[in-house]
Amino acid sequence: MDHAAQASQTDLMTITRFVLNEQSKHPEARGDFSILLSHIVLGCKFVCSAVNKAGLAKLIGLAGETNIQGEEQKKLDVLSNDVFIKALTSSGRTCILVSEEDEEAIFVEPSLQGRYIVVFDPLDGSSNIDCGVSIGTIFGIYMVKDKVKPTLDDVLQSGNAMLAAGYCMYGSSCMLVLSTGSGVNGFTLDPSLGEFILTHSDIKIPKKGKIYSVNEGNAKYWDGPTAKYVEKCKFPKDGSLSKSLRYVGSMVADVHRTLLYGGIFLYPGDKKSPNGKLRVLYEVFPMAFLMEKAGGQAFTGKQRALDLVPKKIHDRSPIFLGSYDDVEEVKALYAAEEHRA
Ligand SMILES: O=P(O)(O)OC[C@H]1O[C@](O)(COP(=O)(O)O)[C@@H](O)[C@@H]1O
Ligand SMILES: [Mg+2]
Ligand SMILES: [Mg+2]
Repeated sequence: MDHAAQASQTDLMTITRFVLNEQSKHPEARGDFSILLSHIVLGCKFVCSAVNKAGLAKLIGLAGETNIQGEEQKKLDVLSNDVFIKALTSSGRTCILVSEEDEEAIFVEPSLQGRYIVVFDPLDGSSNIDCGVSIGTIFGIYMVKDKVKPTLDDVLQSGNAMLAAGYCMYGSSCMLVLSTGSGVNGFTLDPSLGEFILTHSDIKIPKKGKIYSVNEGNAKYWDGPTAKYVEKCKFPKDGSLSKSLRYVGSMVADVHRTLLYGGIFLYPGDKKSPNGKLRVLYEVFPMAFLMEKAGGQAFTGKQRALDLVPKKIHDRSPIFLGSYDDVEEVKALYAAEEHRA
């Protein structure tokens, strides 16, 4: 067993040491990626602290602005967006940033430019802020093709080009879940130390789960395969037990539970919104990346989610992700529908 593996089994592994251990597996690495991750971690700690103090600091409430998706922005959305933009640009390792809260991609000024592109949802689940329910941050990292001339084409790549992805959940504890390409690891923030400590190493999603997670309020608009799948969850005909329904309404929290307990999370397209609600670059891709790295699947109703190539930075897509076998069932229902058509 090498030194890093031994250390991870015997003592506390901070996220910093974990990332440096990963870096040491790539002798050619110059540390840029580790520095970028450390700035993302800093952003997460900052937002976590703001979320914890939100009620006290009277941060809760509308900022009186509307974002480009036509949704009301909360003060915490604005704050989190500012925090991540500052943390990422000051890392000196990014060249393009795409945030849910900004209509246009942000091109980092040349003096601070690096090789990485970060796509992010600074505050996910914002409808849950006012009632103190778990919310989060989602991010994905790409590398630019030509550092001297970063263009939007570098951003509009398929999810297969993603190098790393993760989310931070601001819940009963603050947890950062990260994959840098091999395996998925979860770190819990010890608030007294201000350090993320490895608590969930090499997360694997159960092959099949007992929970489905969807906004059933949209059921009247669903297409045939989605409706059939949810019906199967509730009234299985093969003698298996019905699945339980859990739906927080924060993607980070719903996906986190799905990752740890197994099951499926669905935000389908429907008659009202054929492309669903969730955004490809900074919601669908990072979560699909993590699911696959943990042994699960992510499907759009038509194709493997990571094979999508967005045309615009805020494109949306239906998404079905989670345990391998559960997503397989959804895929079979969509394939049967296509066969009938
Ligand atoms: O309220 P709905 O329609 O079920 O939507 C819930 C979904 O919307 C989201 O809140 C959208 O994310 P934002 O809060 O970042 O806009 C997801 O977190 C969640 O999965
Ligand atoms: Mg979101
Ligand atoms: Mg958001």
